[in-house]
Amino acid sequence: MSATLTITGLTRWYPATGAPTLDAIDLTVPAGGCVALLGPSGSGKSTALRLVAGLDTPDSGTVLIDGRSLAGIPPELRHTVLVFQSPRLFPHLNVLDNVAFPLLVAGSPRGQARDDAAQFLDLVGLTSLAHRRPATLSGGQEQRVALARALAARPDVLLLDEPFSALDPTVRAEMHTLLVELRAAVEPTILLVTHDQNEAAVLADTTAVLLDGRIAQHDRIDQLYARPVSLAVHGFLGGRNAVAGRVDDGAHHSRLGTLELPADVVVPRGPATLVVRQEAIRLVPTDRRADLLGVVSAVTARGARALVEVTVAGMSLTTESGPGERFEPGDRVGVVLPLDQRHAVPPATSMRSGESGSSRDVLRRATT
Ligand SMILES: Nc1ncnc2c1ncn2[C@@H]1O[C@H](COP(=O)(O)OP(=O)(O)OP(=O)(O)O)[C@@H](O)[C@H]1O
Repeated sequence: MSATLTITGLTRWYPATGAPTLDAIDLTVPAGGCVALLGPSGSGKSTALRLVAGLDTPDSGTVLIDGRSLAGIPPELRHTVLVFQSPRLFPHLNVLDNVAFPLLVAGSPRGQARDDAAQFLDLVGLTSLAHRRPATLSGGQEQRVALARALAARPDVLLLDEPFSALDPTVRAEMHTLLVELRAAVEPTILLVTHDQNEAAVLADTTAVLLDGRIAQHDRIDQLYARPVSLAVHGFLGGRNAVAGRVDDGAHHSRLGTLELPADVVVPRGPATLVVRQEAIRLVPTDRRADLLGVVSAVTARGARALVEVTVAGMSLTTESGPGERFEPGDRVGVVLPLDQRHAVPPATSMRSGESGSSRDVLRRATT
């Protein structure tokens, strides 16, 4: 039942806005794959889903399913199903009949539709609630029914618009587990809209970062963290360290000194910003081998871990302490920047060489 979704040059420009909401988006979701469209509020994520579902019309560009253009095809004939943040169940139908509804609409006899629906209810673990009305369900249960109903329609492409964002963290985690199981069992093609990078990491094969109506980068989430294409992507994903400098001979040169770059980081010689994720940096005693020496300037608790600010050569780097590690302001520390975690972004997205300031200042300037 799954198919390949291909989006090319998709553009939507609402008359009231000064710039396109979506600006020539290209995106492919392979059959049976799950791609997350991750972006801040207002970046155009829901607009993209609506265009695929046929609820809105692009100004240009195409949406193809298995190579067939959906231009001019109304929503109900596209073989796509959109699941929203609110489950939108039919209140007057019980759970089983909610799930059976798309099968009846497609022409299945009632008995057959209910038998089929029962199987999808079983998949989402709600067989025992088949005869309950939606009003008697919890938010998580309602969303399970919505997923069962969506899958029962056997769509070519399942479109999920922040489906779990209204649920509390525990239920959301359960829904993530469920969706992983559903993916394994039914292999739907999924385009998932989310602003939650952890959700993208758990659910999607790859993640497309949508910034200002454009796909800034589409890759595996670990690559987005370790090898962002720009400071904007690095900052959007919560990266805190960006150090202005220059790249020359495979190394980055800045106030921190000369730091070798991994061989796969190919940046032309010239101005470039070094980026290293805070969780990739290790702090060690000063008598151990380290790349830099610094002094802890602030420690902020973050659950089991803490954010540790370290001043190095007049610059502030943010790091994360590991479980059981304790640091106090004033501690002298060695700073290890593992070679494979170092990255540099090119000048189009970085500040001018020689400018100074804390790494956070650099990020702020680069992303505003
Ligand atoms: N029908 C419309 N008419 C005019 N502007 C619109 C319309 N639909 C969306 N927009 C504008 O397009 C931009 C993107 O909206 P969209 O809902 O796609 O963003 P989003 O990334 O899904 O945001 P959120 O995460 O907050 O839901 C917003 O500035 C919004 O106001």
